[in-house]
Amino acid sequence: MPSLTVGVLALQGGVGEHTGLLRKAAAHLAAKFDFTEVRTTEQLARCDALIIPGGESTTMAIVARRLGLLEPLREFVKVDGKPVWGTCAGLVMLAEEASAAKQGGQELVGGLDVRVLRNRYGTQIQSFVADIQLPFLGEAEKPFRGVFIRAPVVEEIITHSTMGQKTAEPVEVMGVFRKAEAVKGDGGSVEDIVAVRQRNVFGTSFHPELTDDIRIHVWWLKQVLDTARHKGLPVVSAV
Ligand SMILES: NC(=O)CC[C@H](N)C(=O)O
Repeated sequence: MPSLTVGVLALQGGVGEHTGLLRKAAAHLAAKFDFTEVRTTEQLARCDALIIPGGESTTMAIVARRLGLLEPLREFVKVDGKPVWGTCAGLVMLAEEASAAKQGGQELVGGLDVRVLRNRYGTQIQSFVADIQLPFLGEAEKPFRGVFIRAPVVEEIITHSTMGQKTAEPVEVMGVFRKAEAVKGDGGSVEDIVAVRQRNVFGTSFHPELTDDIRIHVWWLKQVLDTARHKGLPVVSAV
């Protein structure tokens, strides 16, 4: 019997780090998963869920276009409605709109009715780590160490319809970063949206895969399992 297949888009960026944490997270769950790197449409078609890692969204889009993966990715997210999680550049890819995009524009996969602002906190050397409270992990849980590297934030939730009927499901804010506590001298808004979910699509500005904290990976794999059970897919128990 097949186990659930979870892919990590492996065109560029932090691929191995995600696969590593996924394996550790899966050891805490009572179901069997296969984790696989995705570079082709055939590999994508075998996946029940997908992570789009951090890296560089403009590069990722160019490579995805060359490999003929952009349309299949859009279908995976918007038509098949399979669970997808984007971290950092992955969040940019999953946004319907991006500001501070590459000159001449950049292609996106879309799926989240949000506009992201790329490189919200500046360049690579302005990277930082800050504690963020993520209520979906449990109110009593300790904060998550958010690793922000040229990170985007959600600057606006788009309320006009970009996806026809499907916009009926709202964008949920899953995490905010209160900069006043950690980033001094920043003239922007005090709270930035750094984690969102809409339907099957989840995105984070920061990089959980660059920590050894498996909590978000465990949480997301549970969402993948719930979706699979809901769709009637066979879920194989871990022995
Ligand atoms: N660490 C990252 O993934 C950075 C994302 C980058 N700023 C982009 O737009 O793609």
